[in-house]
Amino acid sequence: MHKLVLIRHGESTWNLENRFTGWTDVDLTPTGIAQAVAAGKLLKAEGWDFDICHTSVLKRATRTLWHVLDEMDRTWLPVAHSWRLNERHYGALQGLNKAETAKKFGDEQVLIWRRSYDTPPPALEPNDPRCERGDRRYSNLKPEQIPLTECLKDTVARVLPFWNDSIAPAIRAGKRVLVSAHGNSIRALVKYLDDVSDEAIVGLNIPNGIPLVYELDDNLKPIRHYYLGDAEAAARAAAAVAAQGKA
Ligand SMILES: O=C(O)[C@@H](CO)OP(=O)(O)O
Repeated sequence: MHKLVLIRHGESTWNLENRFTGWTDVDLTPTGIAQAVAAGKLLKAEGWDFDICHTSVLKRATRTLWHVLDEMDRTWLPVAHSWRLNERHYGALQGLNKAETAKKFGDEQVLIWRRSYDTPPPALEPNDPRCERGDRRYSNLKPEQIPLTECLKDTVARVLPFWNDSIAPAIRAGKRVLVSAHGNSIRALVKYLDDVSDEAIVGLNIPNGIPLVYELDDNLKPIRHYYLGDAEAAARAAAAVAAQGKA
């Protein structure tokens, strides 16, 4: 049996301000740092160890990983960054307050933009100052690979090659893998791993800073998954994420 650990970054400044974030590169809040530190302590106390770590090119996930590794005395582990683990691109909603957007467009519309499988939020214009196409960290990509918006289906399509080319081969080779990523890039992985239906994925929310363990068989099919620590606290934190998009 293989074990894979996924962790969503700790609370970010825009989580605290309840703004749509996507590819905007905001940092952790003090609470977010404390969540990452607590996750590292928990992993260490429970005897977890890793051989390789994967994260996005965004600092909230990277810094979460650093705090976890620091607590585990594993800052020397190899860390690979990929844009494919970035948060789902939130298009023209990036920067807007979620509750105010729900007041303006209704809870139902915001739920569709936040959680539907195949309806993307309105797209950014390529000349919008928020567009990431001029950002040096993406200079190895073709401009059209840098999204102007994404629905979860689009995110699954760009996360899966990374799963197939990097994460799955490492797990098959017996490596213990830790992935520090984002609410919707983790939802994309969970949708694929657990074969969650397009309808059921709408109800799935990932809490900040709580390690999510996947036990996988030899074919990398999930046997079971669970949050480390207090399961009820994890469920409450997931419900709080769901409520962020309400007026
Ligand atoms: O704003 C975002 O990028 C994500 C994660 O913080 O939010 P949501 O939970 O609304 O998809």
